[in-house]
Amino acid sequence: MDKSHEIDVQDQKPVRLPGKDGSKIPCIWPSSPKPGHKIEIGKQIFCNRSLNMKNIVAVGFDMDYTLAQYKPETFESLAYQGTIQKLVYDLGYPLKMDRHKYVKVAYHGFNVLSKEDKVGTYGNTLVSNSFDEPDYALIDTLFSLAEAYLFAQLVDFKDSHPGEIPEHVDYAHMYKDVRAAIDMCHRDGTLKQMVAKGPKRYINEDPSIVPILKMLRASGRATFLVTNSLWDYTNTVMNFLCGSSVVDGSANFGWLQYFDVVVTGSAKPSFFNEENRANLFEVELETGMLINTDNGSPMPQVGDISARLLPDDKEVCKVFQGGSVRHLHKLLSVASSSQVLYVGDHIYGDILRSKKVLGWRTMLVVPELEKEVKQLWESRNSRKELQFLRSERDRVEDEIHRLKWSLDSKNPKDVDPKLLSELDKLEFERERVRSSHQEIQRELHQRFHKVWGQLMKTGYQNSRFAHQVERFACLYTSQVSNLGLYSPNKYYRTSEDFMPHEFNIVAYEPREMVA
Ligand SMILES: Nc1nc2c(ncn2[C@@H]2O[C@H](COP(=O)(O)O)[C@@H](O)[C@H]2O)c(=O)[nH]1
Ligand SMILES: [Mg+2]
Repeated sequence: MDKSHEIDVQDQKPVRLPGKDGSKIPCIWPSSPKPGHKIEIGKQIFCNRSLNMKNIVAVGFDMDYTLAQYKPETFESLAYQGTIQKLVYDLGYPLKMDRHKYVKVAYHGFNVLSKEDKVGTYGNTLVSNSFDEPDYALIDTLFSLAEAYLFAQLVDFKDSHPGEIPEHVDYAHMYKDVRAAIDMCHRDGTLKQMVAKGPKRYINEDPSIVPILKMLRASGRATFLVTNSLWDYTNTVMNFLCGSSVVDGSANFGWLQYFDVVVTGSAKPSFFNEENRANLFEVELETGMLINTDNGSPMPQVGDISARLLPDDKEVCKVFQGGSVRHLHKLLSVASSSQVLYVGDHIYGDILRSKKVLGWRTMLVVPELEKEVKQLWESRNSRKELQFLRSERDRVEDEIHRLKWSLDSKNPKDVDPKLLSELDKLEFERERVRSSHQEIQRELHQRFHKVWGQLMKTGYQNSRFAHQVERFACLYTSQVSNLGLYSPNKYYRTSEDFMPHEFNIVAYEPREMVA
């Protein structure tokens, strides 16, 4: 890839900090910036809604698939294997199953649906269908990879082995079984115990997390963690990420120094509902025992209980379980929701609800984005060619309509044969343009992902996921560590909006240059 797609960032110059083991730590914003540094396109932070970091007083993080980037090839295969075990041994399945419902790309098992079947099943674009639960499953987190793949396999299996799955077990039934089995894998330790035994095998190490947390705190922001994982697992994962692993079998809580408040077992997205009256418990770190609190403040414990009453010490990060955003705002002394920036990976659970219901500022982590924008850059000529072909198609179609109109208004006897031959040529040209467009579009789609194409596009329109990202994520980027490439006081500004009448004038290069 050439360098011209990197952006000039006039006011920053990241430095490399030495890691504990002498290794280099990725770029982190320095205290004395020099101009001229360029941020690689795959690591940039993209802005849908302007956000001035100077107005942010607290920056919060989700843990799983945000701070902790799991390795899908090992972690999701653990979920896949665990789910098969449960389907086979607990539910008596002979083997292993998708249910995706894009109107433009649809599969039944591993077979692509014909256009007719697709319209028959999902309707055409004119038929309003919310494609929401419970009739559809939303595959919008990497945690769903295993279940989507298993469901596709089971659909294939049912179709190709009639009789081996009982009649009454239809596709919907199979999906419910897969969902239940995968849910159990997350709850009964199948996954978490394996991760705890060898986190390195399942989670990417990220030496920039600690410097980023330090940088945010040094810039005067409070930092917090809100995760649906429970304390024992959170402690294991955060120890691994912050490089302070367990010593002599005893837990190490050193990583807590980088946070002001930690909430585990938060039950997002309902955590974001201000009406939520869930109790907030303090977690005793050594035992994981839950202690009642009075809305986060220590409460005298009645009777002979072994839990230690933790002092109300503002200097020590406290760990809580449950509660709701009301508690969190109080603990962080946040006056207004718009002063909080929350970084998460789940468009619904982390981003949509916290933005829509609460008005938090949001940043979505989309790991696929790094490869996707690089691919986009490399495919820019194909994109321009497609734009050119679409405008050519319009031009030729207009010519055909003009000619047909003029032919229709004439007496057939008086028609000039040259006009008929011109019409033939134009129709031939339209077909040529149409098939070139289709071929380049297909090839472009497959360059991103053989089946699903570009994450943020369906054909040449934004995908449903992209639509949600645009509406609810103020910022989005490929990984949390990209925050370290920008000033903690950065003013993220959105790019200009374009209406269709402005595109050909200011958004794209003129047609003759594209061709
Ligand atoms: N019971 C289930 N738990 C699940 C499922 N998919 C993911 N998870 C767990 O949620 C948290 C996510 O934590 P966060 O830091 O992103 O808030 C993590 O512990 C996962 O194991 C599921 O299908 N069922
Ligand atoms: Mg998460």
